[in-house]
Amino acid sequence: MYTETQLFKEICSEKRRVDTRVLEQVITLAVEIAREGREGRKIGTLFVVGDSEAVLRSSRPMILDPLQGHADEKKHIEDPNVRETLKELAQLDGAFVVSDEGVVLSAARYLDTVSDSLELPLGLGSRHMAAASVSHRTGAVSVAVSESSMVRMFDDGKLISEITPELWMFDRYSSQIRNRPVAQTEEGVTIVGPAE
Ligand SMILES: Nc1ncnc2c1ncn2[C@@H]1O[C@H](COP(=O)(O)OP(=O)(O)OP(=O)(O)O)[C@@H](O)[C@H]1O
Repeated sequence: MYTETQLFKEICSEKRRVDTRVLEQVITLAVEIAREGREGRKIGTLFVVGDSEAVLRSSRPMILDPLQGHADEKKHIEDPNVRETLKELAQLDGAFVVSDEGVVLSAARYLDTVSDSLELPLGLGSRHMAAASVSHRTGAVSVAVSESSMVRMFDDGKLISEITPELWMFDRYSSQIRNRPVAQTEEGVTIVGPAE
């Protein structure tokens, strides 16, 4: 039987350019946001992890940044208060920028997007295009939560994993899930889905 940690290891089996522990924290938060939504409705959001100087250079604030002016030690992704705050701020348009040290530097960023060299599956919109583009132009990895609840990770301009949140959380909700999730890799994309 898989555990969340084993699933995560499968997703990150290839060496990514960002800190694995920070990435795990971000993916877990993304899955929680996808599952829980906010105030009774589904929400989508975007996390960009690592190479934060380059990411900040190639993005703009969409509103006055709610995270600005707070000390870095108060903005760590592992802090439960920060995670709760991010769930609230995820309702805003734009992306969160997370440093390789796990500090959430900025919220509601509009990412410069260049789509011409990207090869993405059809059906993904501008949030996913921005996620792929920033991972192509910088050393960051991005994690997008779709309003349709799917969580997708992009590295080097490519979709590298697709997670169904209900299945990721099976450890905590195992009594409600008949099919144990497995991670399978198809054409370079690791898909966390039900076992056949
Ligand atoms: N360049 C960008 N940088 C940051 N955020 C963006 C960018 N483009 C779009 N978004 C965010 O994505 C949101 C949804 O846009 P859109 O519906 O086109 O994307 P999508 O990929 O279809 O996402 P979803 O699957 O959640 O609908 C926007 O409201 C905005 O918050």
